[in-house]
Amino acid sequence: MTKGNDTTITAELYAYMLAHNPPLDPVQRELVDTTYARFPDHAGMQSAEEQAPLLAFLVRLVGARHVVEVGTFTGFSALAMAQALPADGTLIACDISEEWTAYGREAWAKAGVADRVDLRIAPALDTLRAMPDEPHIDFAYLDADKGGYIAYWEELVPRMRRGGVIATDNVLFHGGVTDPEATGPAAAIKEFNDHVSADDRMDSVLLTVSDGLTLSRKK
Ligand SMILES: C[S@@+](CC[C@H](N)C(=O)[O-])C[C@H]1O[C@@H](n2cnc3c(N)ncnc32)[C@H](O)[C@@H]1O
Repeated sequence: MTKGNDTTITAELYAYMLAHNPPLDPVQRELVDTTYARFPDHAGMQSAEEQAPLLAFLVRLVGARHVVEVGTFTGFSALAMAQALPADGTLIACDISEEWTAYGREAWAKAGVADRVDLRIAPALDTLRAMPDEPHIDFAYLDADKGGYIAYWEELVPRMRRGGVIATDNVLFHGGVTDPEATGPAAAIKEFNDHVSADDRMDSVLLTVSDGLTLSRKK
């Protein structure tokens, strides 16, 4: 028998968890609200509220100065990470949408961190491949098209410095990863999870945070 976690995350428990985490600041809250108002059909792509303080915590924990984000949308996760960086830190944010990331640009400016965010509008694979080859990235957040995850991982891992951390979002894909018949993004995530588990360049743990978050540390 496998000993597991028998805590069901009810709405009440979720609210309790949020109440015991650092609250979103006014710029973060406004960005979440604006995203849901402007893009109701896509707002579910935004990282969950508890991921903002978690990403900030991780950026500080690894003492990151060089951060890369793959998948920026309206800039919520980038905002949280940029705010956690030291003043001379940089976050390279990869996305293909000028329309969505424009909201990020506005929020980063409002929060006074626009000078830390280097937004690259291009397929993320091109942006990653153009980065210096040597290990220099302290922290990376992977949250873009699921079919690209393995290719992004393969560009990121050699560029991570020892002790650097990659956080990968949606690794449970709404439960789709346990479906033996999974197709599309769920199948891509299953393949990615197997790829990560077998990669001995990194120590990885898969956590049931939000839609599943894997933390991987470069050996
Ligand atoms: C899940 S959303 C990112 C959410 C964001 N991290 C947040 O917390 O708000 C995924 C993003 O990946 C972007 N994307 C999809 N394919 C891409 C590609 N080939 N290169 C770069 N970005 C891509 C989409 O435009 C979208 O904004």
